[in-house]
Amino acid sequence: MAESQLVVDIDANGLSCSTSSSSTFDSPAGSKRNRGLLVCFQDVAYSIPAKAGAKHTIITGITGYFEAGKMTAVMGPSGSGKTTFLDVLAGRKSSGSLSGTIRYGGLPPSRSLLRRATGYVEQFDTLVDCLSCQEMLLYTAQLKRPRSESIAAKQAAVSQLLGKLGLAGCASSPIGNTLKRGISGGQAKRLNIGIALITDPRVLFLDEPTSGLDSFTANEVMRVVAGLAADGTTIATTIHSPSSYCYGLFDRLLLLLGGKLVYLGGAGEDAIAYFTATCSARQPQVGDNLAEWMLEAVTQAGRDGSDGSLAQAYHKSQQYRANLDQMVALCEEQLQRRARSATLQELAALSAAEAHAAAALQTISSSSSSGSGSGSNGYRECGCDDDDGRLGSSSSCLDCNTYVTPAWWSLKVLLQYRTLRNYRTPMYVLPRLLEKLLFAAVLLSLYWGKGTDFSTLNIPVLSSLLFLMVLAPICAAMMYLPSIGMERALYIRERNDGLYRPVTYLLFKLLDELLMMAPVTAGTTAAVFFACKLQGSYLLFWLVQYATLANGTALAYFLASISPGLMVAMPLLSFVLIVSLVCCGFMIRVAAMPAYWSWAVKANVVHYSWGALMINQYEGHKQSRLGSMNVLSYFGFAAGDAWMHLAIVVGFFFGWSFFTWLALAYARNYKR
Ligand SMILES: Nc1ncnc2c1ncn2[C@@H]1O[C@H](COP(=O)(O)OP(=O)(O)OP(=O)(O)O)[C@@H](O)[C@H]1O
Repeated sequence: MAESQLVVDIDANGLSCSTSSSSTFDSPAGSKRNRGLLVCFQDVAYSIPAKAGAKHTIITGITGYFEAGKMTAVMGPSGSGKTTFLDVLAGRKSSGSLSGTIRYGGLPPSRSLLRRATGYVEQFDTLVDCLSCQEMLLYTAQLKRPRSESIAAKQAAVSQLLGKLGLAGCASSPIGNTLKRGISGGQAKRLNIGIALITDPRVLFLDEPTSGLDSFTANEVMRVVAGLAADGTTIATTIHSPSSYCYGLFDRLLLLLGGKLVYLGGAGEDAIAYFTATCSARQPQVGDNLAEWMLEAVTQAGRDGSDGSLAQAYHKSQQYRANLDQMVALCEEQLQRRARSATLQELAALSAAEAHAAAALQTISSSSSSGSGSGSNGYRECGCDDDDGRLGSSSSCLDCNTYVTPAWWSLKVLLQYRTLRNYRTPMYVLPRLLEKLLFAAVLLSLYWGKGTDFSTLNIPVLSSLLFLMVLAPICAAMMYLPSIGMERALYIRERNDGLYRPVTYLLFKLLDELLMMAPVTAGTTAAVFFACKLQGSYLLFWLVQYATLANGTALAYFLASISPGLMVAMPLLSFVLIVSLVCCGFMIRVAAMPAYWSWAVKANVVHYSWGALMINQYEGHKQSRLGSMNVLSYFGFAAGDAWMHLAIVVGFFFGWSFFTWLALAYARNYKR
């Protein structure tokens, strides 16, 4: 961006406005610009609905702060609420109820600020296994950094990040998966951190960044994280059983027990002094791992049921009062700096933002209930859709230094990086291609030249051929089912990162399958149509098969998205397919079915697909009869309706796609 514009920013000094002639992203990851944000939280509580309208409280009454440039370990026994706490602070909870106050740089955060200014490294790796490390970061950069930034600048930022994470040596190595070995676990973990760092975040949350790693690799990963804190980033990380070396990298410790805060303060001597005094813990011995020593003390207290008294002891302690004083001092310092640096115009804008902030605070403290979309759980929306992440003239929000990815751009990047890569991957292409080719070969060997025989004896032969032409594409749905199910964690993470919207992801998934299938089905249906000497329009014949395949894909995606897992989706899909095939009118003709099954004919895409092909074949051949009836009348179809049948099939596809979108956007499976 060459133009000089007003850039509004929240940084460690509070809210500031400046005139800039460069993009918000001009400085590469890790440069001096990377100043952390103070994160304050007061009386934060989170609960989920339990049986009989009750609530299950997971965390409660957590007050404290994460300081810029400091590394805080969030520790506690398993199930104490560490991940939930990070999710709440990072605005990643899309279900349940939360209350309390959360401030970033002194202001309640908007969802867009959280997406832009924070990075979140999830406990489990969520990577696109067919990409290389470099491609994975570039793909994320294309989706998360501004469109106006050149690809060369993004590549430079990615190269710098790869160097910083010690991944330069495996930049071109494929990520791989459990079946196809790629990078190591430690490299995958660092790559995950890289994804969170691609937008140069001010605050970095990490959930168990060392889980599953040997101690050497774990230390290596945590050294990288410590380097980020040294650059000024605010770091909060949950961690289980760190090595002594790793624990020594932390500045501060936040300890949770049973969802309550039992200590926040220095990670070293302060913590030892506090726990020996409060928990009657034994003095640590030479060679003791401090983290294990502390966890042992509080876990035992938790088992004895004294987690409440530990939390109470902390709230009455000198340490707690010191933390509150420090938090207030840091916030006041920010406010003073902000007031000193603001111009009159900025102050006017600032008061508008603070009014907005006050409203958001009210929302957050009134314990809002869930919803996955905008404005839920008390995080305000800044309403900025300025493509360059600058303060738009229509926006009164001061924290909208947020890049909002346009949907078409996200779709283009998804197709460019993932679909094109899939199309170059034999494991993706060959099964799909071979299935279609082999099926066409089987049909040719069975039905060669039979399409011109309109005798009564040949009617079952031709009807079965046309039935198979719709059976195969609808049953291919089984093949697509795992794709959306196995990608669920990746989709949830990328959606939470704000990389794309549910509709963009759905379009990408459908195009990913259907783009390649257009020429493939055009070829295989042409072979069957012409070699079997079928009658009517080839175009209709192909379009019906293609639209049926699209229906199978959309149906599979719908069932995968509403099911908790493949174990449920598989039997559900096979049941829907069996009912569709049995009730399409081929196996039992419609007139012979009990009336109470009529719905299964009307709501059955296979009925319309097969009907379209039957009409296409027989409408010009009225001499073809079964008993006293014309073949079309026998099966309940009318000549001339073939294109209308095709239109209905296309309508079904849009219907399934719409329901899939609803599930991807709102279903519980996609909430945290
Ligand atoms: N959406 C949810 N639905 C039901 N239970 C939940 C939900 N989220 C969290 N919990 C429960 O809340 C408790 C805390 O979970 P959380 O994952 O935050 O703990 P943790 O300290 O990170 O555990 P670990 O160290 O084992 O990862 C657990 O008992 C968990 O089962």
